[in-house]
Amino acid sequence: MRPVKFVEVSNLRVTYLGRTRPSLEVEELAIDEGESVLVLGKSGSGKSTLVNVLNGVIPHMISARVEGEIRVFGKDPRKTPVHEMSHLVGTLLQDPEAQIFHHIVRDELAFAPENYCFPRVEILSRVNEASKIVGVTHLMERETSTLSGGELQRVVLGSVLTLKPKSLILDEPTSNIDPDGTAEILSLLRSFKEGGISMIIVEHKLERVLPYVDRVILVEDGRVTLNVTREELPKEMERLMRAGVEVPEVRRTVSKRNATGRAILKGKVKVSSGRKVLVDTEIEVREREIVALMGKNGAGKTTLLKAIMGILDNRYQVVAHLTMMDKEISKMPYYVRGRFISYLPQSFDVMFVKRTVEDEIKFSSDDPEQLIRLFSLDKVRKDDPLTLSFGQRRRVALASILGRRQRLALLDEPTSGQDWFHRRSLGEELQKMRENGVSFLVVTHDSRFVDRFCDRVMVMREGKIIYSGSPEQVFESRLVMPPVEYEGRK
Ligand SMILES: Nc1ncnc2c1ncn2[C@@H]1O[C@H](COP(=O)(O)OP(=O)(O)OP(=O)(O)O)[C@@H](O)[C@H]1O
Ligand SMILES: Nc1ncnc2c1ncn2[C@@H]1O[C@H](COP(=O)(O)OP(=O)(O)OP(=O)(O)O)[C@@H](O)[C@H]1O
Repeated sequence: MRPVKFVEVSNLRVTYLGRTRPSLEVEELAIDEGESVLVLGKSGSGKSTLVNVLNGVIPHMISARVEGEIRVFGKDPRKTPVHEMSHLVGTLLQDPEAQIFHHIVRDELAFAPENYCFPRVEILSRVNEASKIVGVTHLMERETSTLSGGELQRVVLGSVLTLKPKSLILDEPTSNIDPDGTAEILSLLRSFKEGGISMIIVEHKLERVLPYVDRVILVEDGRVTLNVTREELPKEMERLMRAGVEVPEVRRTVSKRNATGRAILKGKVKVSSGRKVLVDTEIEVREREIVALMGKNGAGKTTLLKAIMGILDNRYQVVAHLTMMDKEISKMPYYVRGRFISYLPQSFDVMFVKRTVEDEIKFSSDDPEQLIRLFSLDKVRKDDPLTLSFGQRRRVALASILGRRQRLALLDEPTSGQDWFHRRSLGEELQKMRENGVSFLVVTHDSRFVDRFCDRVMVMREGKIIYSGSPEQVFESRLVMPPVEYEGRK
């Protein structure tokens, strides 16, 4: 008998409900048991569609017509109940928030094994083991709604691991994770691989993940256009670059500023929740400056942005003394601050108010066409923002923020889940807007983006900004890991 493969697909065709054209067409694809495969491709190319067909999310949770043959460990995910599939394939979705069902972390982790009615001791030991693997033992009693983005991503991965699945599908597993955490996740990939777990990884950070995979697949415009072993990849680099995939590239000279302008935002912020102090820091952003706010998961970056914006709920106590262009803003309600500060939250789907991309962007901009072009949204302009790929959705949200042209924009992880092509266009756009007098405070873990486009970096640790300097200085200081190609450049 032929051994059962991890994945066998032929003549697959996926057409989302409400669309006439298929979003994915794959003639043949096979992945052996134990193999690990990296899926590359530009935003909107069909990567998530591919993995969601394999784990059954499509069509069980997202409606689409799925034609052709699909076998995952010999089973057709369309005909296999989700709870049976989840023993075969554990999935970490791109948007961790979509995968959280419980208020308390411990319950979230226990959820799957409880559903399978494992004995009590077994549940406990699985929960303990998984929480250790992903490093969340200190968060077990916390409310999931108070976790930082990176903490949330770890919890979701932990809950996937409690079922000890035969294979893993990881859609951007490191997108919200700080550089140290990314290294930890990557070493997890190594141990999964050694443990014989088959894996499909969707990830834009090609060179970081490459050591842990056997094969690389490129998806372009809904088709698999390249399927090569890791060893064969180097000769395809040109090709990948043309497809908009991030490959290590030589440094280009970009216009950076030594911002000496006057402060646009300045002051002190303290945020606590009960007795726990989450943020206690001074901050300054100058006129015409792109500042990156970096630091480990849970350092307090998002909390600081929310405090500046005035949108923390009553679980938090805020004491702030903040001026914007010498005007005290700390007592102003958020909608007044919104006149001169714009804000892109980490989870942005709640922002959408219109039914088409076009209307959404028109709603807040006087030059929607330019933004639609800039963020390559032309093909999806008539679509409902909520039906887009993750990267596309984030770009719609960004376009609607940037259309408003406030003096200061607070962007929480605008680059996560974006291919390099789109991160670069965003960087270039921010630099253009900076010339027109806008300042940016950008929370990000993306050191390549920072290296290329940011004027200054502030590093946050345990609620305090402990360092401020140029990207070069910060990388030298080793407070933040430099981009991979940085070493070779000096
Ligand atoms: N109500 C609360 N009670 C206790 N701790 C809280 C509460 N709300 C937030 N925290 C903690 O405050 C810390 C700061 O969270 P924040 O979201 O600002 O982090 P971050 O720096 O943006 O992280 P990430 O890079 O993961 O997005 C986190 O450890 C978070 O778990
Ligand atoms: N629920 C849906 N309904 C309709 N169309 C969808 C839906 N989800 C995705 N699409 C469309 O299918 C195409 C492929 O999307 P997919 O999410 O697979 O891309 P992706 O390569 O994962 O992108 P990203 O890197 O931005 O996450 C896109 O054009 C998208 O607009």
